[in-house]
Amino acid sequence: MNKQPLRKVRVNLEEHGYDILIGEKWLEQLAIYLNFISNSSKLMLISDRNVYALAGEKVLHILREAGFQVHSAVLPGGEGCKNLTVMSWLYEQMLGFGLDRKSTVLALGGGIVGDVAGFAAATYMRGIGYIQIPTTLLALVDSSVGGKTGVNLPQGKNLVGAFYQPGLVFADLNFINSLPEKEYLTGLAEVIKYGIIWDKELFNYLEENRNKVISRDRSCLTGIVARCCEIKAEIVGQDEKESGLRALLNLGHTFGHAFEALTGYKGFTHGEAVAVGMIYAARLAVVRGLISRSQSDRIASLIENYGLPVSYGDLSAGDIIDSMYRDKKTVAGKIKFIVPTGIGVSEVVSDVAEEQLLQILKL
Ligand SMILES: NC(=O)c1ccc[n+]([C@@H]2O[C@H](COP(=O)([O-])OP(=O)(O)OC[C@H]3O[C@@H](n4cnc5c(N)ncnc54)[C@H](O)[C@@H]3O)[C@@H](O)[C@H]2O)c1
Ligand SMILES: O=C(O)C(=O)C[C@@H](O)[C@H](O)[C@H](O)COP(=O)(O)O
Ligand SMILES: [Zn+2]
Repeated sequence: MNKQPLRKVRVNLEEHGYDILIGEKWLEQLAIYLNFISNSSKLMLISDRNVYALAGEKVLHILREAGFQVHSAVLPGGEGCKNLTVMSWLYEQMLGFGLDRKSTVLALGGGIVGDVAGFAAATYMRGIGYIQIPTTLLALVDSSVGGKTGVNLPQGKNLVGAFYQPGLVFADLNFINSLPEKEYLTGLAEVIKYGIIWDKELFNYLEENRNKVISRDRSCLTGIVARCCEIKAEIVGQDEKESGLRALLNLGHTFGHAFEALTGYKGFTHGEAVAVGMIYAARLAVVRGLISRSQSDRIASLIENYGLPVSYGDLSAGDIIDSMYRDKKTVAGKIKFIVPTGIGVSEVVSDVAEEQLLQILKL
């Protein structure tokens, strides 16, 4: 049976535009949608241990049955493997399997696999094709789309990387079934982000349909994933390399990346750190007179009601500020923050004094 995607979202770019195909229980159809890749070119499936155990062999089988030559490389998984040591190991694997400039990488996994495999594709032999097959909610709604690839340094998140777009995002919502609760909530943090920065209706929907969303109701999830992909495609289509608008997708990340780095990438998942960061971004907006206290409280309540953390624990405010100076958005010593200016609207501010930061970090 040839199953069709439930939804299709196009990322319109001058060069390298691509489709996000969202389907359900349709992994078997993957090879059909790889028809733009020559059977003679080698494929490399990159995954992590958990996802490989879940679906790796199945994907290899599907592709081999369709005549592709495919090898696999399995990462240990977790934020701890998003680094240059793992990249270097991956290049060895790619060379060892004889990947050439016509080869294609398939990133089967969450945001970690997607970012690492995407960066490997961006840099191996100066760039080969790759495809995203997202398996976490976070990857479905955010990381598989838009072409941000890269790795962390001990000093900070994603400090080495490239903008490099995939040729296709092949999304199967069925992967959400096996996702642990913590990882599901992590993805919801980025979903909430879209509601705050861009889409008031999405925000209201999340407020009004908490139980359905939490219980992973399928039709509700299809709508959420498609809407988030549409928003991201719209933003990336207007500003692929983050010269302006795209920075809005970083709401909560200036704080969040600092929380992640300061806890050695072990204290928070990415989405959890972003959740806390969004609360602080909203507080910053309040002290700058950009939103009302009640709107900021509404944002914090939504985050809390979805079971996400609301505090950065016992980190020091001074260390957080020092870490934020290393954020990629910091230019000429000015840290940039994305702040909500209402529900569904946001802007960038970059003239925040340290005293103001200390004031809100101590709230
Ligand atoms: N490139 C971007 O635009 C972008 C956007 C957002 C986040 N990110 C990055 O994404 C990373 C976080 O991604 P993540 O939250 O997906 O984490 P992840 O990739 O580590 O996945 C979370 C955990 O879930 C497991 N898993 C994955 N799919 C599963 C499934 N279907 N069933 C059961 N277990 C499964 C993984 O093995 C892992 O243990 C961070 O490094 C973050 O910086 C990138
Ligand atoms: O795609 C984007 O643009 C984003 O900012 C999405 C974020 O959710 C994501 O975490 C991204 O990797 C952060 O970007 P960075 O440039 O701050 O590393
Ligand atoms: Zn993020």
